[in-house]
Amino acid sequence: MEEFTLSAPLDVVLTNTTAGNKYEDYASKDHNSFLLTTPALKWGILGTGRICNDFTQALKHLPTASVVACASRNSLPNASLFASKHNIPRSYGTYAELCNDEDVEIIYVGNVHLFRREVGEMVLNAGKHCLLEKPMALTKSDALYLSTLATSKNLFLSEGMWTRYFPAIEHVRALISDAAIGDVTTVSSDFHFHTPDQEKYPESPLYDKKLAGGAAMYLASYPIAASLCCFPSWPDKIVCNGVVDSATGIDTMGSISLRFPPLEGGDEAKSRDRLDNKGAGMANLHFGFLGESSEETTIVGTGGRIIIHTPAHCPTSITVITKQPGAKRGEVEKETLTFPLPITPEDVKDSGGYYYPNSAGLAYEAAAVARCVGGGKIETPQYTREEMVKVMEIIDEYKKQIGIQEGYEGEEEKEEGKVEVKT
Ligand SMILES: NC(=O)C1=CN([C@@H]2O[C@H](COP(=O)(O)OP(=O)(O)OC[C@H]3O[C@@H](n4cnc5c(N)ncnc54)[C@H](OP(=O)(O)O)[C@@H]3O)[C@@H](O)[C@H]2O)C=CC1
Ligand SMILES: O=C1OC[C@@H](O)[C@H](O)[C@H]1O
Repeated sequence: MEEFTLSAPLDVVLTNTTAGNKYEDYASKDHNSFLLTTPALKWGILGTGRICNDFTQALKHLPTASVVACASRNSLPNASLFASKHNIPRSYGTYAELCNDEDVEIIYVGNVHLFRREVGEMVLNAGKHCLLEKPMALTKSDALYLSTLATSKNLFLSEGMWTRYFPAIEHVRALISDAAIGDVTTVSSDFHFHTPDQEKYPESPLYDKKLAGGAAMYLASYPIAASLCCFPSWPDKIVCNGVVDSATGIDTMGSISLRFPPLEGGDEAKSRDRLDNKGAGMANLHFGFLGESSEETTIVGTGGRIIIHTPAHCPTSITVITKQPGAKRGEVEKETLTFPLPITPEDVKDSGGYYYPNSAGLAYEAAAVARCVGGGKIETPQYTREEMVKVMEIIDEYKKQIGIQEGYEGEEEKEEGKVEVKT
């Protein structure tokens, strides 16, 4: 198996191509070396749970990142404990105090889903850049609202779709855009794991409908996002199925089938003697809390396929299978590439390591965010605002089709994307 480190983060490539560099200029660089040269950024951590632990640990891979404060929603002792574990100078017993800390430049939000809009609004209105854990909102309407608010204030806002920043995924996207597997035709992606082994039923927020729990809210954005970046257009048809737990009202598993239309003008351009539907495609995506699935993504094209190996939401290896035009069925070449995670620093080990698999990879996301904020950008090219809003739109449609579309407790009707800017 070849160890592969020959791609660069998309935001770096784009920024430097305009300065005259080419993609190939990065070909000899170890992707992990980009972690060492990110612009300095001062982080605040909102929440003291497991992903906040992992994100804070991952920041220790970036020599120029500092966490200057953290907060718990209502417990100063919890925040102080988190701070002393990670050597963070200040801790607060409310989120508002963190937002008002003058030293903080960007806030990482890692609390339960229900409060995304409220917390996102608080962070942005305090003039801070913001990285919201997935899902970035409960609905498309909330996602648009937060995105519009951030834009109106010229602040960075993104959803923590960390998958997009893994070197393996950056490389897959470069392969797709180079047509290494021809035109993409289908994507399949799954993410199921037996959650009761880790999350006590029914107490955990994962099963709490009022806190916006459920399989789609926790897991669906990964397979959806995995498919969206493979096609040149947005899907024009969405067909969903799901299973709902009668005791809690949350969905325990679901499937989403997306159809992507042929490129505009594709029909006119289509020749009578050739079978092609350029741009047209399908994605079959599923996710759930019950089974132990392979958690793989397979991208199929007219000239081969790419398998993103498990765990596909934070991958370190891929297999590229290519077929020469005109070659016989099954006559293919196969290559497996690995993209090793950065080496865990001693201080991460000393403070208890990571909770979730491959969390060191959160450093790739943090580095891309720091580069984009440092470069005055309000989003990353790896995962645009438009795309994250589209993901929410698809999850909205899924909830509608399986009959769990009703709002969450305390939620009022909101007008799509409308922002009242507070100064
Ligand atoms: N990127 C990734 O790979 C992963 C992302 N996630 C996402 O991260 C988020 C948090 O997940 P995780 O860290 O596993 O969850 P945890 O339960 O470990 O932590 C969640 C935090 O939310 C707050 N919280 C918990 N229960 C409640 C409640 N009943 N009411 C109000 N607030 C509550 C607490 O904040 P406080 O400390 O302030 O009290 C708690 O620390 C979710 O959005 C999840 O989807 C989760 C796992 C992996
Ligand atoms: O975002 C996630 O990715 C990893 C899972 O283990 C976790 O439950 C989920 O929320």
